[in-house]
Amino acid sequence: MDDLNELKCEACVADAPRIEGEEAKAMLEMIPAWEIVERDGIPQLERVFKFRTFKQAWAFSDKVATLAEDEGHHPAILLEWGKVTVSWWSHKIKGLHKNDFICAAKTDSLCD
Ligand SMILES: C[C@H](O)[C@H](O)[C@H]1CNC2=NC(N)=NC(=O)C2=N1
Repeated sequence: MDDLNELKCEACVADAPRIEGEEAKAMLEMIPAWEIVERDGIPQLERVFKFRTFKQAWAFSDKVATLAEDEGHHPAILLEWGKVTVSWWSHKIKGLHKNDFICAAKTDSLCD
């Protein structure tokens, strides 16, 4: 499979297949800095990014927001002093879609 961060998100439709179980575990190995957390019964990809200042965290949040708009796929972004928590999941399917793994990989690339 190509590097996830080189792929583009596809339009997510309500009957799109969820990625779960062994398939999710395998794809998670491609984005090792992320974990799958469950909130309100919905699995989400989550990573905490640490920064020395709030301004740096804010600037990173902006980059993630721009990435989301470019991909038409949107995360939860929690901006705090010195850190940003990014969570990706697909609202339409209340679960994880390939888009979420692609966007997590692209989020990592923002730190390069
Ligand atoms: C119409 C619009 O493209 C869709 O509603 C998109 C917007 N961004 C999205 N982002 C996420 N994370 N999940 C979605 O289901 C979703 N749907």
